[in-house]
Amino acid sequence: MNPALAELHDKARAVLDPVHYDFFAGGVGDEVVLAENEAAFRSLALLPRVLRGGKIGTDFPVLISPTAFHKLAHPDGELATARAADGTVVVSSMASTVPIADVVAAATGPVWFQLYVQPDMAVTEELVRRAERAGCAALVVTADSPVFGRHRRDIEHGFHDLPAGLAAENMRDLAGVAGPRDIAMSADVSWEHIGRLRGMTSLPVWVKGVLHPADAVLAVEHGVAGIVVSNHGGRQLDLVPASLDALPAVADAVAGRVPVVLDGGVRSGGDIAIALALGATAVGIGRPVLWGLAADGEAGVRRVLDVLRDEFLHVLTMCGGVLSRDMVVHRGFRC
Ligand SMILES: Cc1cc2nc3c(=O)[nH]c(=O)nc-3n(C[C@H](O)[C@H](O)[C@H](O)COP(=O)(O)O)c2cc1C
Ligand SMILES: CCCCC(=O)C(=O)O
Repeated sequence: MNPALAELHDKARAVLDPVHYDFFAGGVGDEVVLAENEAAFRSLALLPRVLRGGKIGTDFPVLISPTAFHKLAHPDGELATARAADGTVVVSSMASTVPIADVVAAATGPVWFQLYVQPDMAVTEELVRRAERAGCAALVVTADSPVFGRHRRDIEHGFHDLPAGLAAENMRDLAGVAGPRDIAMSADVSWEHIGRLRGMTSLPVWVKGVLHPADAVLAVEHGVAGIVVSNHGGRQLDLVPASLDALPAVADAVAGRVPVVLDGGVRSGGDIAIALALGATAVGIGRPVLWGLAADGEAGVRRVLDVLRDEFLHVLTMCGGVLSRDMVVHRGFRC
């Protein structure tokens, strides 16, 4: 992990209520996948190309992945995250503790709305309209959650409700129900719903939580604007591969037809470079943003992005400005 990010993590752990820290840090089951997401990057090495000359790009291929309940991390919550993004795409969780319209108003760059399709399609449609009215630039449908993951640490702490005064603000006053309603996860959600969403809105529709290449093909066939290869940061099923390990097959199946974002375990500029070399168009950052937010609010999130940007561009320059799959090898590999 980048040392500045490690420092923010340590500070976050020191200031957060331990129950909330565990909600952010934890994963499902034995947390095998949680650990593997980071370990997968460390098992790989880069073979740089040298003496290529020419100009190195300055694009920063990073999005802020959607994470719930930012006010548990800092009183400014999602507003601080949105301000800090400074042009980086913010994928705002449907379970945000600030309404989506306020998140968009605080951001200077694009905000995308993460959606759990609600089994009551009237509720889903109202959420889509809220995202549209707020000025969101895309919808990101999370597909890996037919049920909530069983997060061991939350179960041990008995943590299932937000403290008084905090709520999932996007869920307030929907389809005739006053006050916030619970977010439902449903195994009934199918590819057909992607079609219905596309019929409902002109916003681009992404799908997040794809691991199987056949699902990536289905996603393209259903007209998605992009795919997020993700195992939800090791929070849904503790039997899946590290998201990085699932990336190459998905990238091959998609074959450049839509962008492919990878999230899970990205903790340094070098990790971003490895993901890009293995076929990602960009990466999403989950927990490091929460650590920055908890440690130092807006400034902490800015620091996370600045550190990753600086380190990524440094690594990219070291690699001759190009990243391709032939440049990634397993550690211990002999030329
Ligand atoms: C505390 C927490 C809350 C999350 N909430 C959501 C959410 O509301 N919607 C969603 O699609 N993904 C959610 N995720 C998953 C993230 O979008 C992302 O896939 C994951 O955090 C990436 O892994 P990383 O934390 O290792 O960077 C959450 C993750 C964490 C850690
Ligand atoms: C309804 C909240 C969903 C949060 C989430 O997705 C997670 O904790 O991983």
